[in-house]
Amino acid sequence: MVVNKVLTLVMIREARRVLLGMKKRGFGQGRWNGFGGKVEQGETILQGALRELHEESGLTARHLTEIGRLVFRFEGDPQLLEMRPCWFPVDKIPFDKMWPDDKLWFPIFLEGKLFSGEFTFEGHDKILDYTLSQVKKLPM
Ligand SMILES: Nc1nc2c([nH]c(=O)n2[C@H]2C[C@H](O)[C@@H](COP(=O)(O)OP(=O)(O)OP(=O)(O)O)O2)c(=O)[nH]1
Repeated sequence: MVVNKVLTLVMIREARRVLLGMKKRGFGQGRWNGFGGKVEQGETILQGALRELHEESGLTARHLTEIGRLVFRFEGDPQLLEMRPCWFPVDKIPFDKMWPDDKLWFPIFLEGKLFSGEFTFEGHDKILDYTLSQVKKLPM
Protein backbone atom coordinates (compact mmCIF):
# COMPACT_ATOMS: atom_id res chain seq x y z
CA MET A 1 0.00 0.00 0.00
CA VAL A 2 1.32 3.48 -0.86
CA VAL A 3 0.62 6.16 1.78
CA ASN A 4 1.37 9.71 0.68
CA LYS A 5 1.91 12.24 3.46
CA VAL A 6 3.12 15.82 3.41
CA LEU A 7 5.65 16.39 6.20
CA THR A 8 7.45 19.56 7.19
CA LEU A 9 11.00 19.89 8.46
CA VAL A 10 12.13 23.26 9.84
CA MET A 11 15.85 23.92 10.16
CA ILE A 12 16.72 26.70 12.61
CA ARG A 13 20.17 28.00 11.85
CA GLU A 14 22.57 30.78 12.62
CA ALA A 15 25.72 31.35 10.57
CA ARG A 16 27.87 28.91 12.52
CA ARG A 17 25.39 26.57 14.22
CA VAL A 18 22.16 24.61 13.66
CA LEU A 19 19.44 23.85 16.24
CA LEU A 20 18.45 20.16 16.13
CA GLY A 21 16.02 18.22 18.33
CA MET A 22 16.53 14.71 19.72
CA LYS A 23 13.45 12.71 18.74
CA LYS A 24 12.45 11.07 22.00
CA ARG A 25 9.82 8.72 20.62
CA GLY A 26 8.00 7.63 17.50
CA PHE A 27 9.20 7.88 13.93
CA GLY A 28 12.92 8.72 13.87
CA GLN A 29 13.31 8.01 17.62
CA GLY A 30 16.90 8.46 18.84
CA ARG A 31 17.86 10.66 15.88
CA TRP A 32 18.72 14.36 15.85
CA ASN A 33 16.56 16.27 13.41
CA GLY A 34 14.99 19.58 12.46
CA PHE A 35 11.44 20.22 13.72
CA GLY A 36 8.37 19.12 11.86
CA GLY A 37 5.64 16.62 11.25
CA LYS A 38 2.53 15.94 9.28
CA VAL A 39 0.59 18.78 7.68
CA GLU A 40 -2.98 18.58 8.98
CA GLN A 41 -6.15 18.85 6.95
CA GLY A 42 -7.10 22.48 6.23
CA GLU A 43 -3.55 23.68 6.93
CA THR A 44 -1.08 25.06 4.41
CA ILE A 45 2.43 23.58 4.47
CA LEU A 46 3.71 26.84 6.00
CA GLN A 47 1.04 26.78 8.73
CA GLY A 48 1.88 23.14 9.46
CA ALA A 49 5.58 23.95 9.65
CA LEU A 50 4.99 26.88 12.07
CA ARG A 51 2.69 24.74 14.24
CA GLU A 52 5.06 21.77 14.45
CA LEU A 53 8.02 24.06 15.13
CA HIS A 54 6.15 25.56 18.08
CA GLU A 55 4.80 22.23 19.36
CA GLU A 56 8.19 20.54 19.25
CA SER A 57 10.59 23.34 20.24
CA GLY A 58 8.45 26.07 21.83
CA LEU A 59 9.80 28.53 19.22
CA THR A 60 7.60 30.94 17.27
CA ALA A 61 9.04 31.86 13.89
CA ARG A 62 8.27 35.24 12.30
CA HIS A 63 8.93 33.84 8.84
CA LEU A 64 10.31 30.70 7.23
CA THR A 65 12.23 30.38 3.96
CA GLU A 66 12.00 27.30 1.75
CA ILE A 67 15.26 25.33 1.61
CA GLY A 68 14.37 22.18 -0.27
CA ARG A 69 11.93 19.47 -1.15
CA LEU A 70 12.55 15.77 -0.53
CA VAL A 71 10.43 12.72 -1.28
CA PHE A 72 10.88 9.60 0.91
CA ARG A 73 9.62 6.13 0.10
CA PHE A 74 9.64 3.50 2.85
CA GLU A 75 9.43 -0.20 2.19
CA GLY A 76 8.05 -0.50 5.76
CA ASP A 77 6.19 1.48 8.52
CA PRO A 78 5.82 5.06 9.98
CA GLN A 79 4.73 6.85 13.58
CA LEU A 80 5.05 9.71 16.60
CA LEU A 81 6.65 12.99 18.06
CA GLU A 82 8.61 14.81 20.99
CA MET A 83 12.04 16.42 20.71
CA ARG A 84 14.96 17.65 22.85
CA PRO A 85 16.57 20.66 21.10
CA CYS A 86 20.31 21.30 21.05
CA TRP A 87 22.55 23.67 19.00
CA PHE A 88 25.27 22.05 16.87
CA PRO A 89 28.19 23.89 15.24
CA VAL A 90 27.89 23.49 11.47
CA ASP A 91 31.09 21.43 11.40
CA LYS A 92 29.88 19.11 14.18
CA ILE A 93 26.47 17.99 12.89
CA PRO A 94 25.86 14.49 14.42
CA PHE A 95 25.25 12.69 11.13
CA ASP A 96 25.86 9.25 12.67
CA LYS A 97 22.77 9.84 14.83
CA MET A 98 20.59 11.34 12.09
CA TRP A 99 18.63 10.04 9.12
CA PRO A 100 21.17 8.60 6.66
CA ASP A 101 20.09 10.91 3.84
CA ASP A 102 20.83 14.04 5.89
CA LYS A 103 24.59 13.91 5.32
CA LEU A 104 23.82 14.15 1.60
CA TRP A 105 21.58 17.24 1.60
CA PHE A 106 22.86 19.11 4.68
CA PRO A 107 25.94 20.49 2.84
CA ILE A 108 23.63 22.09 0.24
CA PHE A 109 21.36 23.44 2.98
CA LEU A 110 24.34 24.83 4.92
CA GLU A 111 25.57 26.56 1.77
CA GLY A 112 22.21 28.33 1.63
CA LYS A 113 21.28 26.68 -1.69
CA LEU A 114 17.95 25.06 -2.66
CA PHE A 115 17.80 21.30 -3.21
CA SER A 116 15.41 18.66 -4.49
CA GLY A 117 15.64 14.90 -4.16
CA GLU A 118 13.95 11.53 -3.75
CA PHE A 119 15.02 8.70 -1.43
CA THR A 120 13.84 5.09 -1.28
CA PHE A 121 14.54 3.35 2.04
CA GLU A 122 14.62 -0.28 3.08
CA GLY A 123 13.64 -0.05 6.76
CA HIS A 124 14.87 3.17 8.41
CA ASP A 125 18.62 2.78 7.90
CA LYS A 126 19.31 1.71 4.34
CA ILE A 127 18.93 3.96 1.31
CA LEU A 128 18.18 1.74 -1.68
CA ASP A 129 18.13 4.47 -4.26
CA TYR A 130 18.18 8.25 -4.42
CA THR A 131 18.44 11.32 -6.55
CA LEU A 132 19.51 14.70 -5.20
CA SER A 133 20.41 17.95 -6.86
CA GLN A 134 20.90 21.58 -6.12
CA VAL A 135 18.17 23.55 -7.88
CA LYS A 136 17.46 27.19 -8.73
CA LYS A 137 13.74 26.82 -7.99
CA LEU A 138 11.85 24.18 -5.99
CA PRO A 139 9.53 21.87 -7.98
CA MET A 140 5.83 22.33 -7.18
N1 LIG B 1 16.14 14.95 8.41
C1 LIG B 1 15.25 14.06 8.02
N2 LIG B 1 13.98 14.18 8.43
C2 LIG B 1 13.11 13.26 8.01
C3 LIG B 1 13.46 12.21 7.18
N3 LIG B 1 12.35 11.47 6.94
C4 LIG B 1 11.32 12.07 7.63
O1 LIG B 1 10.13 11.72 7.65
N4 LIG B 1 11.79 13.17 8.28
C5 LIG B 1 11.08 14.12 9.15
C6 LIG B 1 9.88 14.78 8.55
C7 LIG B 1 9.11 15.14 9.80
O2 LIG B 1 9.61 16.36 10.32
C8 LIG B 1 9.44 14.01 10.77
C9 LIG B 1 8.41 12.91 10.81
O3 LIG B 1 7.23 13.44 11.25
P1 LIG B 1 6.32 12.62 12.28
O4 LIG B 1 5.93 11.32 11.68
O5 LIG B 1 6.96 12.63 13.61
O6 LIG B 1 5.06 13.55 12.27
P2 LIG B 1 4.17 14.08 13.47
O7 LIG B 1 5.02 14.89 14.41
O8 LIG B 1 3.01 14.78 12.85
O9 LIG B 1 3.83 12.72 14.14
P3 LIG B 1 2.49 12.17 14.76
O10 LIG B 1 2.31 12.94 16.01
O11 LIG B 1 1.40 12.36 13.76
O12 LIG B 1 2.86 10.72 14.95
O13 LIG B 1 10.65 13.43 10.31
C10 LIG B 1 14.80 12.11 6.77
O14 LIG B 1 15.19 11.18 6.06
N5 LIG B 1 15.66 13.07 7.19
